[in-house]
Amino acid sequence: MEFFDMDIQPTKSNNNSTVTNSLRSNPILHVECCLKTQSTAEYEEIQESVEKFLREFKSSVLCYSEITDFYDIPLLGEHLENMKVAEAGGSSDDSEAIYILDDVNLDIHVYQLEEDEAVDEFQEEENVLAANHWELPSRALEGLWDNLIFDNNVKTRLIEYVTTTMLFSDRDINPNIISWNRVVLLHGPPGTGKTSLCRAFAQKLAIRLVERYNHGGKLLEINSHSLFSKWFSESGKLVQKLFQQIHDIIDEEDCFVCVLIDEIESLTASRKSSLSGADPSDAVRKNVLILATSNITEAIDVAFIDRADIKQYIGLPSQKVIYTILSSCIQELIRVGIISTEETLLDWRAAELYHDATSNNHEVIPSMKLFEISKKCQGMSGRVLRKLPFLAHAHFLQSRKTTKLSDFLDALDKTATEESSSSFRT
Ligand SMILES: Nc1ncnc2c1ncn2[C@@H]1O[C@H](COP(=O)(O)OP(=O)(O)OP(=O)(O)O)[C@@H](O)[C@H]1O
Repeated sequence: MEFFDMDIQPTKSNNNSTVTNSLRSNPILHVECCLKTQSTAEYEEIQESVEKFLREFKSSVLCYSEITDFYDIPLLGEHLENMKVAEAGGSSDDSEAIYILDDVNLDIHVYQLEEDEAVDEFQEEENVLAANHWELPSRALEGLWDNLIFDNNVKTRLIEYVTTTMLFSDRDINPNIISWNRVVLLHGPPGTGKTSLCRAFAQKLAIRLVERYNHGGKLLEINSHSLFSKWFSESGKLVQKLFQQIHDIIDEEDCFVCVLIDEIESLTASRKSSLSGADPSDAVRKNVLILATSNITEAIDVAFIDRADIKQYIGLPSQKVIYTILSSCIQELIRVGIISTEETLLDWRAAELYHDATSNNHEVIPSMKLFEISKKCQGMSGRVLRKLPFLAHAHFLQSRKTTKLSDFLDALDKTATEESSSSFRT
């Protein structure tokens, strides 16, 4: 078997980022290794073998890339489902960096996915779906983190937040001197990926914290909309019961728990009338992180906003993000054979450089066509963008099982024009 230093497949979010990489070095590089479901291998044994493999056969790796040439190593080939290079600790934007392995410390995270879907938690008497609950890391959430694309370093910032939280807890910092609440609030327009980011973050943490918590991780997703709809906002009892359940889960096991409260505004607005003594942040213990989302920050209880350590605005995607999201959708259609093409799309940075350096022939080059479409899509949310390729096919290409890239881009362009003139687009 031959090993190539740079034989790495970019993951979905960074498909074409090979030309414009910069060389950097960094102290800690995270590598995530997913064990096959049936594997009973010891995590430490796999960690050692992965480290040995990387150090022996590679001199450098690309951040956010998948390593695929480990299958011939007996232990790894038998037990590993995949191996990914994730971000480097302490780096603010490393999406296209190459790391020299001699210059980094490797932090190898071995994990196994839970196959079960989310379990619904009903409030019996009222028969309302009050929460659902995932065992982490979950198969259903695999890949979500990589497919969420943001302009600023939101994802890195979240990871750094938890790293600091862990360090401060480990060092037993006196909370009366320095305080932090383990509460994160993501707010912004609908459909911009807030809920998905919370779920993906919980999954990420479960992978990273595998060695700290014997019973793994859980994500408890509270359906505040159904709980606090007009009718239920009368019922403080229901809320009390739900938070009692959260306390029970947190108390009973040595596990890491993320509590996701979507649309926190409905909760905090009714807090005064119905929640006496059952503030969600009461649930905050050492092993708990509260992740809250909101579409309208103004309506949120000021006391809650004050408690959030991170208040992160998630806005509508920029042209760069739009281009990257649409490009990832096109890659997926190429993967399944609906688009047939020999051409490759440039990554954003290369597309932007090309666009600025040339002034004609833009329409015939796929990346330039996509560049123009992404300009047209400004103002649309990530949710709308991820639907556009489907609508393009349904409206303009429905009879075709396979289509040329240029035809697909024409259809996408028409769909973008239609959507951008529609008033119902979030
Ligand atoms: N920045 C993004 N990158 C990739 N996909 C995105 C992005 N933003 C939204 N999406 C996609 O849009 C869909 C909706 O996202 P999500 O429900 O997380 O948004 P939200 O902000 O929580 O919306 P709401 O406030 O309406 O609940 C998801 O399938 C997600 O994959």
